[in-house]
Amino acid sequence: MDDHPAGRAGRNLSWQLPEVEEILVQAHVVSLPLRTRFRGQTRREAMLFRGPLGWGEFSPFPEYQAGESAQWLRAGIEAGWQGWGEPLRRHIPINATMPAVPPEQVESVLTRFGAVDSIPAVKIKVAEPGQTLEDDVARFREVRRLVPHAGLRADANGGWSLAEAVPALERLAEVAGGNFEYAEQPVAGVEPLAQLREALADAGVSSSGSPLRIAADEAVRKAEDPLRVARLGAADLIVVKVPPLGGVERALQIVEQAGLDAVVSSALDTSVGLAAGLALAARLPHLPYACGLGTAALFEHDVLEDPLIPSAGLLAVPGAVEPSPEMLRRHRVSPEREQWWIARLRAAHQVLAAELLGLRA
Ligand SMILES: O=C(O)CCC(=O)C1=CC=C[C@@H](O)[C@@H]1C(=O)O
Ligand SMILES: [Mg+2]
Repeated sequence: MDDHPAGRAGRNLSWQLPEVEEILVQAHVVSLPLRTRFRGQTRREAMLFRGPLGWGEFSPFPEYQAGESAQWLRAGIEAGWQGWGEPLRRHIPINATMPAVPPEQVESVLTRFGAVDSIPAVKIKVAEPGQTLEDDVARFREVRRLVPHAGLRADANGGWSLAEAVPALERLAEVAGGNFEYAEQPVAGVEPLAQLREALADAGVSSSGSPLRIAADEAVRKAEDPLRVARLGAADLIVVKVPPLGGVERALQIVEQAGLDAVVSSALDTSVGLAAGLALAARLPHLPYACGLGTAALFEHDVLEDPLIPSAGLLAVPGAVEPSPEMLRRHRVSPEREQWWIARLRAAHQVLAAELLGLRA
C-alpha cells in the first residue's frame, strides 16, 4: 500500500478490470468521524485508491456482502481507471440532509450546509427505529420554521408499513404546506410503493395541488432489477447513487431507461466518492431537483483539504480530487481493519471479475 510506481500508472486506461494488487499499490483505509449518528453509524470507513486517472472510493457499508460490494468496487475503479465523461453543467444545487435528530439540534445541522437562506431543499430522515411519528412531525415543523422557502422531503428508508405510511404522510404534508417535494422510499419494496401511490391518491394526500410524489431509493439501489420500479409505475422519481449502481456510466443508463426524474444522492461517501456523484449530476440532461450530495457536512473530518461542503446551495463540479496525505495518515485505520478491508476488496473483486467475464462471453 505504498506509492504508485510511475511505470504502472499508464496501464488499464480502457475498461479492463485492474488486478487487486494494482489497486492496492496506492490504497488507504480511513475511518472518519461523523458529527451526528447517521444510518446508525458514528464513523464512516472507506478504502480510497489511486488509479491512473485519479482517486476512487470503495466504501460499502460494513454489513454488505461481496455481491453487493462488487458494484461499489466497480464505481471506484471507474473513477480511477475510466473517468466520467464531459459535464453538461458546472454547478449542482444541493439539498441539506437532516438526520433523525430532535428539534433542538435541527438549526445547528442546517447551518453546516451553508447560509440557511440559500438551502434549496432539506431531506429529512423519518421513521427512525425507536422514534415515533410525533418525533418526525416535530423535526419537520422545526425545519419548516427555519427554512420556510425550502422544498421538503421525507426519507423513511422503507420504515413504514402501508397502513402507517398514509396517515404519516398526511400529517407531514400538513406541516410542509405546499413545500413537500416528495417522500423517499416510505415503504419497503417495489409493489408496496405502487400500492402506496394509489392509496395516497385515494386519500387525497397532496402538495401544491398535485398528488404527493414518491421517490424510490432502496427499490432501485438494492433491487436485482433497478428498472422494475419504472416498469410498475411504482414511483414518480428515482434516487440514484453512484456506488451501489456500479458507477456514473451505469447510473446514467438506468436514469435514461427508467425515463423518470432522478435525484443524485451520496452513499455517505467521503469527498472522493462525492466527486463521482457530482460528475453524474453534471451529466444528467434533466436535473429538476437539488441533489443529496452535501453529506460531507455531516462529517467531522474528511480526506480533502477543502471538503465538498455546499455554499449558497451549490457545489461546483470538481472533476478529479486529491486527498490530503496528512488526512489519510491521521484517519488511517488499525492494521487489523486494514486487513479486513483488503479481504473485502478481494472478495468483491472476484465477484466483479466473474460478472465482467460473463458480460464479455
Ligand atoms: O440524500 C441525501 O440527502 C443524502 C444521502 C442519504 O440520505 C443516504 C446516504 C446513505 C445511506 C442512506 O441511508 C441515505 C438514504 O437513504 O438516502
Ligand atoms: Mg434514501
